[in-house]
Amino acid sequence: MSDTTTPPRTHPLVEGEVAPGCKKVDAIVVADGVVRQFGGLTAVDVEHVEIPRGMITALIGPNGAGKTTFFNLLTGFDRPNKGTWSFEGQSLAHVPSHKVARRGMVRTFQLTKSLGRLTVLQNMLLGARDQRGEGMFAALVKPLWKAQEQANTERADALLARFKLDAKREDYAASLSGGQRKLLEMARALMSEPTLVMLDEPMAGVNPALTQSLLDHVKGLKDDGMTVLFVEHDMHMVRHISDWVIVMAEGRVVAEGPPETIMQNQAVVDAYLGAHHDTDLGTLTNQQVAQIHHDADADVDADDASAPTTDASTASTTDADQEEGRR
Ligand SMILES: Nc1ncnc2c1ncn2[C@@H]1O[C@H](COP(=O)(O)OP(=O)(O)OP(=O)(O)O)[C@@H](O)[C@H]1O
Repeated sequence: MSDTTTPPRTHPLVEGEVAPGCKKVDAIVVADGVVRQFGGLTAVDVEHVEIPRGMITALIGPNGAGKTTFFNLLTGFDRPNKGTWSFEGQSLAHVPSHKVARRGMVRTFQLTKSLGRLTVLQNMLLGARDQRGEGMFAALVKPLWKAQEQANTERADALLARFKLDAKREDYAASLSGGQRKLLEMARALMSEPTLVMLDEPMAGVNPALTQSLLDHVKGLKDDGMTVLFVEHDMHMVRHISDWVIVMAEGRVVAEGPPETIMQNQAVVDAYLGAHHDTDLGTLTNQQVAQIHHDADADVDADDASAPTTDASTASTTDADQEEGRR
């Protein structure tokens, strides 16, 4: 039986055939055999994955698929049971998070309570790298850290202007709306002049009125030559700004490809979206995505793939965001 919906098997970003774990023409991150277990649970079991340089890659999958854990491992915030990975051709296994950031790989963090008690500018300065005043000797030599403090403040101010947060410079970060917090997280990550920016759910808690501006800022990172890897449940964002999509389920990479192909993949469409094409990706259960893997292996007829029922899951917006949307 001929299948007219079969996606192309090649892609300019890929060497050879497009398939889970495929080799990229120019990879900035390469991970091999990365396993992380919590007790009896295997949260991450990535055999091989490569992130294309200079592109925007979305890492998607149902709740509990292992996306955040994989982020934590790559950036040195967690240790795997086994596995190796490299960034710009250099191994990053066993490298602590602050050194990972110095090498140019940064990730955003949700604005925690304690960071909320700092001003927007103070948050930005925390993101600067190689702060000379932190060394014991340098701390005693005022001109050394004074010049750097000034350079960092100038960089922070330029970034705050770019992200339209300059008017909030002296405000407590806790007073920002959900959307502004996301912008601050992104701006803070840029303080260390990274090559690869990893965004953890950049759309979570953001008022729909602000999503376009956020998308534009993420695209701006790519325009400036950075590579972006983001975890996201928001289908709109995945569809509209990513060059490449990697699908995880039960800790493994089960599919990857350009967004248009991933969205057309009948098994993925059935499993993720069912009849409701605007359904949040996070509503898929692990079993349903595991089915994608199984179906792809078995090459079953698309008719056999049954559309799943979905759990209700709605993104929340903060009070500040509602307020901002009204302004
Ligand atoms: N510190 C931990 N201790 C025990 N189990 C953990 C820990 N961190 C994560 N897990 C488990 O590992 C699995 C993967 O979790 P993870 O948060 O990485 O998934 P995710 O894909 O990011 O999910 P979500 O989309 O909901 O954020 C889950 O079953 C989770 O409960």
